Amino acid sequence: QHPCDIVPGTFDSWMQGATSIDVVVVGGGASGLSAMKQFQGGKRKVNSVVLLEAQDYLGGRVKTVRTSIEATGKTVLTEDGAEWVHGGRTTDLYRLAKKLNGLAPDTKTWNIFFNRNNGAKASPLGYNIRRNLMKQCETKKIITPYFQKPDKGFGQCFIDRFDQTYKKLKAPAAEKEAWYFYNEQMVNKDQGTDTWLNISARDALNFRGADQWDQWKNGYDTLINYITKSIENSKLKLNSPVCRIHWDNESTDRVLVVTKDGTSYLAKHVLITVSIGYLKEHRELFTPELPTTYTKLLEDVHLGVADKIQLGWDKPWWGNKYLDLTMIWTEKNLPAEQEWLYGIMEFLSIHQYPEMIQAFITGKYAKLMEDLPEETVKSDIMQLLNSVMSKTLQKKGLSAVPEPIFFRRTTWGLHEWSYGSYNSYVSPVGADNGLKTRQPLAKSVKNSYNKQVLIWGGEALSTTRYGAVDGAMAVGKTMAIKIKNLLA
Ligand SMILES: Cc1cc2nc3c(=O)[nH]c(=O)nc-3n(C[C@H](O)[C@H](O)[C@H](O)COP(=O)(O)OP(=O)(O)OC[C@H]3O[C@@H](n4cnc5c(N)ncnc54)[C@H](O)[C@@H]3O)c2cc1C
Repeated sequence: QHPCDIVPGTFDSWMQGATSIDVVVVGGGASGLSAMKQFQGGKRKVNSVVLLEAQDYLGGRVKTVRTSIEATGKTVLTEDGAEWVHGGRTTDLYRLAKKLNGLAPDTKTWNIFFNRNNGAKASPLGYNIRRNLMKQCETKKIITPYFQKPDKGFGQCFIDRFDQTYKKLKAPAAEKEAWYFYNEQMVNKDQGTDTWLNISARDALNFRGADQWDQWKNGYDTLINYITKSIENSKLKLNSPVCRIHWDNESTDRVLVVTKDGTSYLAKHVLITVSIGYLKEHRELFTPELPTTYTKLLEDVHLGVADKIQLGWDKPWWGNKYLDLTMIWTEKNLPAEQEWLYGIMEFLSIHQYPEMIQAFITGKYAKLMEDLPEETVKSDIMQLLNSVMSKTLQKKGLSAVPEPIFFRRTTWGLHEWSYGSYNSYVSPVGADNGLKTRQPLAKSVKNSYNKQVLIWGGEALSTTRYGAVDGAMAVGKTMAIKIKNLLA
């Protein structure tokens, strides 16, 4: 069941009742909103435009949550989606964040732990393997052989170099397998993938600027609110899922766009910024079906799944600083129903709160977690924390981890307007099929009148910044300029 399954009306009634318009933007995330800002600015403004957003808020995968905590009377700010201003210091996003004085100063001091899952100390030497291998596998000379046809997958580079690098680090042999697994999971965490072998080695090399950790001090929605302010309110329609797009019609060279309640528009161009996950899941959005040249491309790119599990207390029980806990799985003896926990590799304090912590979980483990009731996830994760922090609890004279006063987990894989989280990644097969950059995905679709009617937007189209907010913004801006040129 999906909200778009049933739409009142018929093709004829939608045609008759349609509002003529130059542009419809589908989706009000960072990409769609940046396009709208571009339409509203500059010398050649586009006024005949509307943005249709399925949900009741703008921002999409930028989703700041404010929760009032009864026990403390405080409101805490967490991010369900984007959290860091990645992308380097020369992007529009970074410049804007500076201009708005929106960045949180990075003055955190950390209580650092390296623990085995049973609570014993792990050797920090093994930890260095990740940075070491990342450095190697992101070096052009080293990774290039991995994407000579056939593309062997980004993970293969790590697999080939693990043994030798681990030996050089002189890390304990007893932890070797656990650090290997950690390393694999951390690559999967960055990409949102099930397996590091399904990421094209070439595509991974295209990516730029993930090594930056600035945050928004008052929430990522500072960005969304700022962009939205520059857009006329009446042009932004919330709770308006686009359910049908008739893009090649006999009677008109325009596109018929229909929302869930049967409201319709006849547009010269439609800018589609929904996630790749949504596009793959809902091909029936388009009538006629999209050209096979485009659907074939969709087969070769996937949206990763990454979720967050967040817990909070009134004060940090592990010490008085921010928590930085790296854990490795030296004992893998969980019952089948708890195997999702193997996806947890670290707990870190979040945002401005030392007493609030977060774990990422990705790929197949995230999907297992999403299928479980929230209460089960909470009790499983508490069991894990009790085990991995058992020595610290003893030292602090605590019999168990105190009951959290805040708990939240995301379910981006099941999300009916996203079907995933971040990093729309190209598979090795996709790279071999010709997706060497994201350019083919950005090729607009023409109708029988030879008009470029479907224009693609969203993070997935950025070759160097896919999966990130600044990439989504840049694509939105570029596509709006393209549409302005088409309208001129
Ligand atoms: C857990 C998580 C952590 C992340 N961390 C970071 C980070 O630290 N830094 C970073 O830069 N990026 C991060 N990202 C990625 C970043 O959030 C996204 O790349 C970016 O926000 C995508 O923007 P977008 O506009 O392309 O897509 P979206 O934000 O997905 O916007 C698409 C919009 O389309 C709407 N929509 C879908 N279907 C329809 C329909 N049929 N009709 C109308 N509307 C529809 C959706 O509701 C949505 O609002 C993270 C994402 C997640 C989920």
